[in-house]
Amino acid sequence: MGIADLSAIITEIAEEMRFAEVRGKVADYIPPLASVPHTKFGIAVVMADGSLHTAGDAEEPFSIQSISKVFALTLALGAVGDQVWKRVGREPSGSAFNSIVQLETEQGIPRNPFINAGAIVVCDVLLGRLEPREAIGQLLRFVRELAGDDSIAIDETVAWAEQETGFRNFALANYMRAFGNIHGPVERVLGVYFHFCALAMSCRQLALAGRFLMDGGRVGAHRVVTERRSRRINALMMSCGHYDNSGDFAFRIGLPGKSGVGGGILAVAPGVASIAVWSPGLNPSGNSHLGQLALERLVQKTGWSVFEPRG
Ligand SMILES: NC(=O)CC[C@H](N)C(=O)O
Repeated sequence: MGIADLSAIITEIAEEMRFAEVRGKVADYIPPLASVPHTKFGIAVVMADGSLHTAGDAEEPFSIQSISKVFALTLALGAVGDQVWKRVGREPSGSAFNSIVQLETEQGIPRNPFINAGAIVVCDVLLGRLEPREAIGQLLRFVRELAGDDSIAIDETVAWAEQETGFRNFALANYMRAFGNIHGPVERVLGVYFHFCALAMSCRQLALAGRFLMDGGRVGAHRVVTERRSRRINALMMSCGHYDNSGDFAFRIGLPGKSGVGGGILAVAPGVASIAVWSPGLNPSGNSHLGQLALERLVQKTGWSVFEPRG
């Protein structure tokens, strides 16, 4: 597919999404998310050859929320390797992102690193070697480096609001601490977790930051993770990236993807493209309604699903 074709495809998708009537429901648990207009829609695609294509509100930073769980996991794997898997599983949860139910029967071991409980354990892993400020700085430096953009920042208003309303996350962390699966003080661990959720990035920045997962762990000549690790992170995104909506995402779109309640989705077509979409209205599982629809249109038009026969 030519570059002109791809630009035409995403422009057409952005146009369709602009006029869509059903847009989902914007997250309203904190004011800085509740105030984001539901009319927003952005898409950015970075191809394996480095070309970048954008349409709609692709330059506007939004709260990436749970998409940060991908970058946090990557750092934790870099810090302690497969030791991570002693404390967090690799199975889809089939439950909501903030569910506590499985933790009791599964002795405080979260199902996967992409639900809240799992990401909180990942933050605790990072704090095994770092102070909270260092861990937050490390994540920020990491995404800036991946995207090649030093303007990426954490929205302190969001971090503070998460802290003020994060009763469930406190419950999850305390519960896991009771099982011995959180080692550090809960306030410190969650301080890091809330700051990770508060990372603000545009579709363009996010698609650029996802390049290493498109390219077998590399960005150009720079190796970020091994090929095996990149493959495994993609596998987890495919099976667990959309909470209890992950099966449907694989069915409809067929790409590794990770969503956040800010309405963003990072999706990866390995070897082909890194894609970010953003539309703040969510479906009942907390995933961007139009973001998923846009990705569905994109894979239909490009044949990028990983289940498409190759060659
Ligand atoms: N699904 C999400 O994006 C969840 C992030 C949200 N800040 C929370 O911890 O509840």
